[in-house]
Amino acid sequence: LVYTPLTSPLSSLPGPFYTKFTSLVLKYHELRATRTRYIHALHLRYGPVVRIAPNEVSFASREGVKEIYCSGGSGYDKSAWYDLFRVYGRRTMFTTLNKNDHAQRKRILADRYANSNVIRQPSLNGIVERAGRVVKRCVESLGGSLDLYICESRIEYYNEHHQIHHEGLHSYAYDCITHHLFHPYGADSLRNKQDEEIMREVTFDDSLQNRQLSYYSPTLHKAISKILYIWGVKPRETPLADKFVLETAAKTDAAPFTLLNRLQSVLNNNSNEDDDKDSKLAKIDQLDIAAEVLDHMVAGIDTTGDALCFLMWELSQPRSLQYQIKLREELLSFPADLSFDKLPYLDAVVMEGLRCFPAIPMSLPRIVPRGGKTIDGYFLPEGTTVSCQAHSIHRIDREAWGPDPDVFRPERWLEEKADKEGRKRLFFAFANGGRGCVGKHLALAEMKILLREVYSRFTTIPDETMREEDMEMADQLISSRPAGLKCLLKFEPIGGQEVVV
Ligand code: HEM
Repeated sequence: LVYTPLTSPLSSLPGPFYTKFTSLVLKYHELRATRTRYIHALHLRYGPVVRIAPNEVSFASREGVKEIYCSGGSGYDKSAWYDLFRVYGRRTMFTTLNKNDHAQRKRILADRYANSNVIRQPSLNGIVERAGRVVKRCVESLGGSLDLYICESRIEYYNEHHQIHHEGLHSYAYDCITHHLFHPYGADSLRNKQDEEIMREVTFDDSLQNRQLSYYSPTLHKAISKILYIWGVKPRETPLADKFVLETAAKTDAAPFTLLNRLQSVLNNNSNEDDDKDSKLAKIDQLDIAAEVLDHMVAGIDTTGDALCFLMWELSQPRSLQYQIKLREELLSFPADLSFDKLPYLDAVVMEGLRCFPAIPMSLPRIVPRGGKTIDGYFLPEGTTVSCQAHSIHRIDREAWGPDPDVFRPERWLEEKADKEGRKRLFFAFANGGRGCVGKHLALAEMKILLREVYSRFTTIPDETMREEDMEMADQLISSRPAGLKCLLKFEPIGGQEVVV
């Protein structure tokens, strides 16, 4: 935790004085779930390159993103921090540190997430059906409020004036991702209590401090783990989800568009894809399949669920009513059967939502390779931890984002082509390069279809009991969630009409 500053080639980098000696301040913010905001404050003060710990540097520039995440295709290797996410003791695509091993795994499964596969009818119909179930939940909540986030306990509470119904978005994301992974064995947590239990188990994670400690000090963690448990600082346990995934991953007859179908054919070496050398060479077993699909299942719930939750919250604010109206006008002016990805204002709303509230706003750490590298004008020795965080990449560069980077304004994605292109190049919600989000097209389809189904039927406004602080960003291990662990909205049918589901 304490370092000698004299020998470090990083001493000339901008940053607070204490970062030359210690990483304690950074770790304090990690444990308090405020790392992302702390680093952003340092960028605002010191500029796009800032030293955040003796051996760690954060970049908030296009040059930083290009070099760290895109050089040579997929950028630098991941840091050992990703070991925290290993599943069943196996390395998945996400937790593979080395880029060559990663590329091999990615080649065998990326096609299941290609846009062409996502927008095929059997895959897309599943999303549309599930969005219809969320609309039903909205209808059921009329006269009361709907909590779009998940509560620790889902016991519904009522008073005589007000009913609070629970949830739609994380269940929606869970049902959609399991459809894409396992159909016909996907979950139906929007209607089925047992499935909903599993969804909540994997979504509601309070193991941040426990996992940070186990990473930074395994010995101390081991020594005090029993005391920590009594204080409620617990490891993550997901027995229901494990059972579901281990059983489902063994099915050999999942639909052709699913990831499970692809992995099973690789396991049995009977892939039909032409010239499929990678799958013939790949050595995976049944536990690798279970680990990979569990990873994708978890990656697809909080991300899409939280991104939608923050975006719908913002759209519901009086300051954003104008955007809600424009969105509705667009949705109602196009034929209902027009593809969800042909609607420019909907696209702008989603892009702006992901810019302002990226579900993974925090640093994605990578390691400077052998021989060291010069990034954004600074030489960094091999082994230095470097990263960018979407929260800052989406705000610091005022030339790209304009004078109002903190303001939600979908129009910025419809401005002059050159500006829009520049912004798209900086957009980092799904990261960038060969290790960027493989589920991006699926996530965008889920978000756009849900927003289309909801905002062509309802106006949304915040419940009076909600406070701004409830929706402040609170870091988790990799994603962020609303600090108040709730997001209560009211749904009002457009023009007071009866809602057709
Ligand atoms: C709005 C929704 C989503 C956002 C904002 C998002 C964001 C990201 C980001 C930033 C990364 C890079 C992480 C890193 O480098 O540490 C990532 C990776 C990944 N995402 Fe997503 N994601 C979303 C939805 C999904 C969905 C629906 C899936 C479904 C499978 C998914 C699966 C993955 C996987 C497997 C990786 C690892 C990719 C690799 O290492 O090659 N994500 N995502």
